[in-house]
Amino acid sequence: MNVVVLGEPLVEFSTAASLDRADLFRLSFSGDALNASVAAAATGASAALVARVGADEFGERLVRFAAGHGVDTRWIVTGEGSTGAYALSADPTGRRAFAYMRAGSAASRMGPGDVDRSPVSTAGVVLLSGVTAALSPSCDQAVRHAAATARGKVVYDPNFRSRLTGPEAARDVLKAVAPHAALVVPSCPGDSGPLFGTDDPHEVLRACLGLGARAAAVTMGAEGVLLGTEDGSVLHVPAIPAESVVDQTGAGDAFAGTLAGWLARGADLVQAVRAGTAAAAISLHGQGGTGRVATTEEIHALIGEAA
Ligand SMILES: O=C(O)C(=O)C[C@H](O)[C@H](O)CO
Repeated sequence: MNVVVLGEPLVEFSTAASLDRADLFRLSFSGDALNASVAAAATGASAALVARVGADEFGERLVRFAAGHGVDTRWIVTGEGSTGAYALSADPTGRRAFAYMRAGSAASRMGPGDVDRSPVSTAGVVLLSGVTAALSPSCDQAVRHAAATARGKVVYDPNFRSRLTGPEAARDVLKAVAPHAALVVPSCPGDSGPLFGTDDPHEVLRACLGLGARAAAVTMGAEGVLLGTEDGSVLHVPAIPAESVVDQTGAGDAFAGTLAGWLARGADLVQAVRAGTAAAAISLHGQGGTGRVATTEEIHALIGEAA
């Protein structure tokens, strides 16, 4: 029942004010891979993060933060380059702005060797993302290599970031990974326009399956998730309304990490997606990517199953 996530954990400086005016930031730790691995660990699955941090104070704190959330940090290597960081401005209206400080970071120097030194090939579920592939050519190779060598279920979150990559390169990674993927989790809108040229979730679903993914869960924010499998079945899973929204950052990662954890623990795809929607709703209550992590009890309570 184990999940392995590959990617860059980031130091996070967050504020509700605009980045060009804020002078007080909350320090925490985030990055799509860390957010997802924390969410996966919270499900009770064993969850490892394969990453690199720099030999600096923030790298050490970041590893302690991940371990404190139950993440297996044995494959977070301290290497050359700085620990990646970003500043985040987000408010309840959904407005978000990022400023990255990650070019040449320790994690951007990862490559296929990091995958070979990790438990990717034997993991029950391997969670990969387009953010990781977009960090550098060697990270792009690492993602493709991980998808090809994983013997468990590969879950791929395209997580398109125009500040890191372009549509063509992102599509290229998706095409390479999809044939190995048990599940692709594109957001619509978000990933859909740049990657598929449409914001119609049914078209996005068909496109993912057409690329060879065995299933796709198209996430549509408050509209829920459109889940389709290669056998032609399509199911709409409604979103769980959030009581209040502080910050949407990391909701998609909570969804992906939680569903990966549930899959690793033997849940079927529909149960795993339902659990993911609950975790995403709860994550909206916290500031930053890891400000609020759903417990399994909370997830069970929201999806109406006995804990
Ligand atoms: O955008 C990124 O690369 C990040 O990983 C920063 C945030 O934590 C992430 O976007 C949340 O999904």
